Amino acid sequence: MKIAVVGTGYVGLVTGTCLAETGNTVTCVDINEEKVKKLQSGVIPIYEPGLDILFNRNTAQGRLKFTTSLAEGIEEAKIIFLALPTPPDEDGSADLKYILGVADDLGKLIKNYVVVVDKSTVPVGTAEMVRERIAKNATCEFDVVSNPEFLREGVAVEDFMKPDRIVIGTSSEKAKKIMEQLYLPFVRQGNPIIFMSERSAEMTKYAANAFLATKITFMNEIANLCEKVGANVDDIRRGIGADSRIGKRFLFAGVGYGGSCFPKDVQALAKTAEDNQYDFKILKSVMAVNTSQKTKLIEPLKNYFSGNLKDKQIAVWGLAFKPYTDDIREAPALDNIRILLELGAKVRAYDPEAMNNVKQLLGDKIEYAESPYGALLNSDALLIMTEWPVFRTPDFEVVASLLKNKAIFDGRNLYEPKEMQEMGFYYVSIGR
Ligand SMILES: NC(=O)c1ccc[n+]([C@@H]2O[C@H](COP(=O)([O-])OP(=O)(O)OC[C@H]3O[C@@H](n4cnc5c(N)ncnc54)[C@H](O)[C@@H]3O)[C@@H](O)[C@H]2O)c1
Ligand SMILES: O=c1ccn([C@@H]2O[C@H](COP(=O)(O)OP(=O)(O)O[C@H]3O[C@H](CO)[C@@H](O)[C@H](O)[C@H]3O)[C@@H](O)[C@H]2O)c(=O)[nH]1
Repeated sequence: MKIAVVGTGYVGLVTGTCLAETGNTVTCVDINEEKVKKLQSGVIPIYEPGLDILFNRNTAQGRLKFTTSLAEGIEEAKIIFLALPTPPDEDGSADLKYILGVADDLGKLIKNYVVVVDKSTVPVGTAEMVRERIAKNATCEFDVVSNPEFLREGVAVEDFMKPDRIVIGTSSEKAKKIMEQLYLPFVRQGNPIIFMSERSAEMTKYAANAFLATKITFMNEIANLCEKVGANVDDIRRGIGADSRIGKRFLFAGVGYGGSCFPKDVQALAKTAEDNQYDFKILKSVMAVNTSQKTKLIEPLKNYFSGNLKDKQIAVWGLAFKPYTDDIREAPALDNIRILLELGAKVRAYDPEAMNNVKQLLGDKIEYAESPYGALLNSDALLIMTEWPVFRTPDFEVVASLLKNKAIFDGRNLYEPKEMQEMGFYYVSIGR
């Protein structure tokens, strides 16, 4: 099938590549000329494990192409995916200007029946708005379908190729058949398609992200209480995770959730509730708890240095919002670094993939090390923000010899408190 993907960011690139892998001919469109040039010359602009193999295979076989021209990209396409940004507007709602702008253009360009698919995370009612905007200019039939994406960065290829489920919102039988055919290779591997209305599909995406953000936040609150009552959140996680009704995943306490999705989507769902005169109390608490959780270790760090961090050098391990990505959007590390700098401290950081992105943002406001141990040189204490595997089993003798103080503030619970104590470290983690 001939497919167009408009927006070649994280989701567009993974969607386009994976759909080419299942035998479709895909053209990805992006207005960012530099990005398209890179992609055309075989350079993938994001770090995503495993994507390169599929990308190289499908570009070499001519099934995956890139262009800046919307008209060229959608030519003869049977399906047009919209994988465009939906960043928070000033009031927290999802900004639909990219999606609706492209919908206006599509109306003028489509010549034959086509299915337009919202892959972006969009508020309830967006499919109807997209339909109206296309219809204003269109001279042929078309359908608009909601097909939210559930992939996680770092395991995006696996999530796309082996999804827990594919959600398709449509009221059109014709579009339903086309989408079913597109996803047949996935269905044959046992991945279910769940059909529903456009509105329900849009809501499903927000409900999934808000639920997971709530699950994490609940564990962060349990962790905070554990600290007060002398319990260990790791034990609680194992204890409740063994109950299949609760499940083992997304129960890790830490320095809050970040990334390009949970923060903005929880906020957008709260705004939808507000716009519909519904007081969504849990979401408000989730946002408030997460904000304070992100910089929770600053207080104990300050206390360790008797309330004064001026001229102290803090080593920071991990800048990405989670491991296996170079994405720093809403990363807890950035909030902590901002406060440390405000308090007069110096920061020396290391991250396996995200340092270039941080350099673009912070420049020489902080120092960048070439290795985890390099970050410890002349540092007064270590702050851990991301659970990259390289941080999990360091040589603690080397750590102790490089740090000026044997003090570690661990936002990801990487080490055993008892062992750290036995080795003579001052060790603060979350909920233990
Ligand atoms: N990143 C994720 O893990 C993830 C997962 C599931 C869903 N989503 C949702 O998918 C959507 C896209 O997210 P993303 O992370 O891929 O965004 P992104 O910001 O990485 O990429 C968006 C791309 O769209 C391009 N673009 C902007 N306007 C354009 C236009 N008029 N024509 C063509 N291209 C245009 C940009 O240049 C950019 O390359 C969002 O709604 C997001 O919430 C993201
Ligand atoms: O037990 C956990 C699990 C995750 N996190 C944090 O939660 C955030 C989000 O993690 P994750 O969900 O793995 O990353 P994303 O790539 O942002 O993926 C989420 O957001 C995407 C965009 O909507 C969805 O498609 C995915 O299904 C959804 O998991 C990160 O800061 C993690 O550190 C925790 O603190 N504890």
